[in-house]
Amino acid sequence: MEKLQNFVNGEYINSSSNQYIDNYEPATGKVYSLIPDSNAADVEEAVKAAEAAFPIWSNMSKEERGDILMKVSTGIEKYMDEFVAAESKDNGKPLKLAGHVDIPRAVSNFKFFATAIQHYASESHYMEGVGVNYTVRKPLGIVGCISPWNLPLYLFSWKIAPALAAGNCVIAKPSEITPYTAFLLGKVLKEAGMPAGVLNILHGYGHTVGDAMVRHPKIKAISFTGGTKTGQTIASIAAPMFKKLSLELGGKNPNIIFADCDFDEMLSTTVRSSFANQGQICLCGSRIFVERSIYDKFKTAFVEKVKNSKVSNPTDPKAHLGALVSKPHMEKVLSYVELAKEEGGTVLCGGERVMLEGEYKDGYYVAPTVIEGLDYNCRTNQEEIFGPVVTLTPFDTEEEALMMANSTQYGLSATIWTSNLKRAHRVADEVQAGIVWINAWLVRDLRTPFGGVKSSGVGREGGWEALRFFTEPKNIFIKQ
Ligand SMILES: NC(=O)C1=CN([C@@H]2O[C@H](COP(=O)(O)OP(=O)(O)OC[C@H]3O[C@@H](n4cnc5c(N)ncnc54)[C@H](O)[C@@H]3O)[C@@H](O)[C@H]2O)C=CC1
Ligand SMILES: O=C(O)/C=C/C=C(\O)C(=O)O
Repeated sequence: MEKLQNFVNGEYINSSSNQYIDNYEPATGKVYSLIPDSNAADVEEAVKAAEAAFPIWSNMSKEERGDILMKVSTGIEKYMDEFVAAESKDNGKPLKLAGHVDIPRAVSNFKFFATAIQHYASESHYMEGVGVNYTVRKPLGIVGCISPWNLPLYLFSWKIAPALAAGNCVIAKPSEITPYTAFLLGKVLKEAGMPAGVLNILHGYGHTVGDAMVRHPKIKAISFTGGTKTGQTIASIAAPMFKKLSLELGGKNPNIIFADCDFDEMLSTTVRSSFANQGQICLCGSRIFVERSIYDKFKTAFVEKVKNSKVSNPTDPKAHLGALVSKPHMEKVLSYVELAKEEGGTVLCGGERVMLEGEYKDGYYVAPTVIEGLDYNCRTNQEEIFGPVVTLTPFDTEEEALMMANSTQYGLSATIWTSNLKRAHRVADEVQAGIVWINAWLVRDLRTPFGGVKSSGVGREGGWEALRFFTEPKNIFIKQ
């Protein structure tokens, strides 16, 4: 069976532990490769490599760094088919989705930050008759990037690209559940001429190698995307060490639908915002609030469309939904359907595991599930499920919709459907979220601040925000 390796100091190497973790293919439920079970000694080795590389990388001009990042971007494009197939196999997502969304976005992430850094200027503040302050921004040194399993290379590169563009050396850990495309990235880095030690990729569990990264005193910042509980653990270790922290955590996003919206556009986008990537995107709108006058019309049309969504093996070009990422995750999602029933909900469609045939019979497939009749305040409507499960709740007034939308501990994103411009602005202003889409969902501009409020995180990624995070400002005053 194939054994994956870490990528340290410009070379593929084994973990010093010589232990491996099974890597499952969600579509079949079978182990298909082995991942290094890395540990603190591997982090130490990666830190040494990064320390040696830092003076070289940080002293390169931003044009030189940008050129190498651009080559990483085109390198991923060169191996597009291999990356797409690997992402789909590792994660269970439809091949089509990996090919249209995941890998192209990883290409864009490197391209975007390769060029963004060329335009990144620091501020100056002139004090009339007194002097001038100018602010320089230096890379932090060695930084840690820890990413999740839902959008593996997409989110891995979303962190690494700005960190590298800003002149840092990076120790990066993909999720142990979806390590494969991060593993493949090593060969692209070599071909792009990335100096050894600049980007080091370690595989393994969060509580071992991830924890060792967070605790390492020479890793100056941690950029993390994943569950809110993990974010809390990381913050509790890193904050007393005064590390910079960027935490992009869970969501329980409201999708607020007013009667005056463009119904057809809203309907097709709402199917996508509910079930794209099997509902495993932190931005999915899992709580759908519908103005009462169109509630029944919406319910009928939505459930019909959802029932027509095809759950199939990821290589099926007609698949709308593939497999969930792991057996424990599938069990967690299904347990929430049971909870919803106990809490008085009615399952309008889905609600069960889908059993495919042949080689896919043990895969982790769940039917897209729509539930109604729940209190906005119950656990099903308050806790992150992170799967293909949405709830429908009617509302009578804008105030009621906002009260329910804002009732969770989360505040990542929100979607509002209305043709009333004043209301759109008003609701967008009042809804507690870091990202709001009006009459749209997941339209992304990589320049915009990305992140959440409340328990959805700390800090922002994207554009200048990411470059600010990965640099330390120093203000210098010079007397006139
Ligand atoms: N982007 C998001 O909002 C995501 C949210 N989740 C939510 O979190 C729940 C749990 O999923 P998990 O796979 O367990 O996510 P997780 O938060 O445990 O994993 C994310 C990353 O953090 C690492 N990690 C875990 N514990 C760590 C620690 N103590 N120190 C350093 N790194 C650590 C993992 O190895 C992985 O690379 C999901 O059911 C979902 O609700 C999960 C993935 C992404
Ligand atoms: O940057 C994006 O476009 C999407 C990011 C999504 C996540 O962070 C997530 O699902 O965890």
